[in-house]
Amino acid sequence: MIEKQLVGEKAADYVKDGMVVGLGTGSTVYYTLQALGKRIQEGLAIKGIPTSRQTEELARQLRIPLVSFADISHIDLAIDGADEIDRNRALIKGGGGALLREKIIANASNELIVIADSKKMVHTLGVFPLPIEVVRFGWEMTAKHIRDLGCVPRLRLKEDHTPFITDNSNYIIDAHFHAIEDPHILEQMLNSIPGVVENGLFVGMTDKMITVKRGKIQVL
Ligand SMILES: O=C[C@H](O)[C@H](O)[C@H](O)COP(=O)(O)O
Repeated sequence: MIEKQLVGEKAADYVKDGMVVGLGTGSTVYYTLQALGKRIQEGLAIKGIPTSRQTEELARQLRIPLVSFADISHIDLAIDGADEIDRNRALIKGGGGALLREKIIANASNELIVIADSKKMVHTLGVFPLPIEVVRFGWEMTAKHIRDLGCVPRLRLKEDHTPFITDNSNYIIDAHFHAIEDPHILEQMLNSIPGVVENGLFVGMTDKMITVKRGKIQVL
């Protein structure tokens, strides 16, 4: 079994009857959703709140009942992937462009379980370019302010070379910092730039991490 499947399926074990569950985005959470879909067919009663249109679509296919924020008072548990995880469990997220909804849902959840294969574990964040969601208006100026923080910013493009548009109708700038020594400070600095909607640094949010070490599942 591939590592993503191992950790994705393991995370589904933490979902209990009656929970409102934040459903993350990406190829690792894909396996969590498959496992949840199966358990729901067997009688598990949960409600899911998706972090992206892609996850919403998959959850519907798997007959996972969905709710919106208007219908709930809290989220019990969110399960999501990551692009990089450092030694303090700070994360870079947003490789799939879903970081804004992911952060809103992680922040609203009583618990966040992060699932990741062993390749995502790093000492210092930053080899993976940091995704930053920005409004389209004046994005060139916003990118200049981001560059002033010491990175090379690139507008994310699709295969057809047109800009990638998020579920919230914004652009993504991928910022190559190479080494992010203080993710907390950088998160704050980026979010204080007018035009930045949110960035993919998730600091102090991880409650549980499920990964693989030497072929074995590790729950940290
Ligand atoms: O926007 C995407 C999300 O932050 C994903 O959780 C992250 O990119 C990890 O995705 P994957 O599990 O496909 O590596």
